Formats: sequence, structure tokens, C-alpha cells
Amino acid sequence: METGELSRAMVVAIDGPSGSGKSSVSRGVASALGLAYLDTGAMYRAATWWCLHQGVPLTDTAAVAAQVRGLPLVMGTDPAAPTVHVGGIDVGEAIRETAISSAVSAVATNLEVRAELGRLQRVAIDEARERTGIVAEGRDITTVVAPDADVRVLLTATEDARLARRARDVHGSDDAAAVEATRDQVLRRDADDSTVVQFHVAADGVVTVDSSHLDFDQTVQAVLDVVESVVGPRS
Ligand SMILES: Nc1ncnc2c1ncn2[C@@H]1O[C@H](COP(=O)(O)OP(=O)(O)O)[C@@H](O)[C@H]1O
Ligand SMILES: Nc1ccn([C@H]2C[C@H](O)[C@@H](COP(=O)(O)OP(=O)(O)O)O2)c(=O)n1
Repeated sequence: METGELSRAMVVAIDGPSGSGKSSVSRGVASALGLAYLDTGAMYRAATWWCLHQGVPLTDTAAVAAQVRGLPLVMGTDPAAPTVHVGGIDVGEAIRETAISSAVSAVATNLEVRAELGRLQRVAIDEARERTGIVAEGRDITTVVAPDADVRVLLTATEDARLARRARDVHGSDDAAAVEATRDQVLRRDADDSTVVQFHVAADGVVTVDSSHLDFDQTVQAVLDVVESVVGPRS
């Protein structure tokens, strides 16, 4: 490289519906490639946690937007140990509770919130592009937040596969009762989220990886194969 020439590290954008494996697979890909990792869903969850913590009704869209514009959010982007702090409080576990999973779509469908969190996400991605590079995952990263990413992937899986995975995650079982108890978190939430953002069909230039019949390691490898096919083999 010429002296003074700016080197720009890789940005990988991954979108997909709930339970498709975005978070776990993105972390695996980021670790394999030595990139940072940004969980944008965790940002929507943290915003939801903060509004509830502040006693703001999520139906009051203007008040929610005002809270999010002042959101004291710090995202830790190490794929081995990603962290989320709001107002100095470690909310990494609290934002995964069912109460937040059930409420988060009310915040994620607030267009002023999307504009503000999208802005924060672009800042994080642009900073990482000048340093380590990053894998950013969510629902609109390939289309709205980072349509200029070097690699763009839509991770999909059948409804049954996604429900079973989430049921195992939350209830430790994928029997019929556990799957039923997970339905709201996965399908109703995806339906609500789909009203403001499209993550079921790959946009132009976005490569689909269907993980329905792949295990975790195979899915990470499939995404690494896409990266290699787009940017070439690692040196
Ligand atoms: N290809 C896969 N095969 C089986 N299980 C998977 C696969 N990808 C992810 N998982 C598991 O499914 C669950 C949901 O994955 P997660 O990464 O949280 O999905 P998302 O972020 O898309 O909601 C996790 O327990 C994860 O380990
Ligand atoms: N870029 C993004 C990321 C997440 N969201 C929304 C969609 C979800 O309802 C919430 C939480 O996302 P998250 O990825 O944690 O959801 P999962 O439970 O992993 O499916 O935020 C979004 O609207 N845009």
C-alpha cells in the first residue's frame, strides 16, 4: 500500500428474522475474521429497557423518541464478550428477558427511534471501518444502515427451525409446549417488525444463506464462504 493511502477494513452486514442465527453466527464470523461485532437488536432492546426504567409508556411515541435521543448507551463490540451498558448499568441480561422481547417491537417500529439508532449504528460502523472492521447484524443493516457494506448477507431459516431454536434457547426444550410459548416472541414480533422494515427477502446484491438444514458451525462456514467469494481469500 502507498504511504498515506487509507486502509479501510471490512464491513459485513447480516440481516434476518428472529431465530435465524444472526447473533450467534455473526459473533462466530467476527471472531474468525478478527472483526468487531455490533448487535443492533441489542440497541433496540436497550432503548426499550431504558424507556421502561424511566417510566415512559411505550405508546407515547414522542416521549419514547425523546428518551432515545438522550440514550446513555455504550455498546461493547468484542465478539467474544459483547456488552451493553445504559447509564452505566450493565443490562446485558435484563434486555433478554421476556418482558423486553415482548415490548421491543413497540420501540423498533417508532420511526424517530429508528432514525436515531440508525445514526448511532452508522457512527459505530464508520469508526470500525477505519480500524478493525466489523460484523453488524439486525433487520435493516444490509438495506438502510450499511447498504455500502463490503459483504451483505440475509440469514434465513424455516419458521419451524427458528421456533425450535428459540424454544431451546428460552425454555431448554423444543417440545410442543415450549414451541407454543415461544411463538409470540418469534412470529408475532417478526410480523410487527415487518411493518417498518423488510428482512424476509434479500435486496439486490444481498446473498441469502438458508441455515434451516445447517448446524451452527456449518452456518458460520457458509457465511465465511460468502465473504471469501466477495472479497477474496484471506491473506
Ligand atoms: N445453524 C444453526 N443450527 C442450529 N442452531 C443454531 C444455528 N444458528 C443459531 N443457532 C442457535 O439458535 C439460537 C438462536 O440464534 P440467535 O443467534 O440468537 O438468532 P437471532 O439473533 O437471529 O435471533 C441460539 O441458541 C443459537 O445457538
Ligand atoms: N436493525 C434492527 C435490529 C433489531 N430490530 C428490532 C427487531 C426485534 O424485535 C428487536 C430485537 O432484535 P434482536 O435481533 O435482539 O431480536 P432476536 O430476538 O434476536 O430475534 O429489535 C430492528 O428493528 N432493527
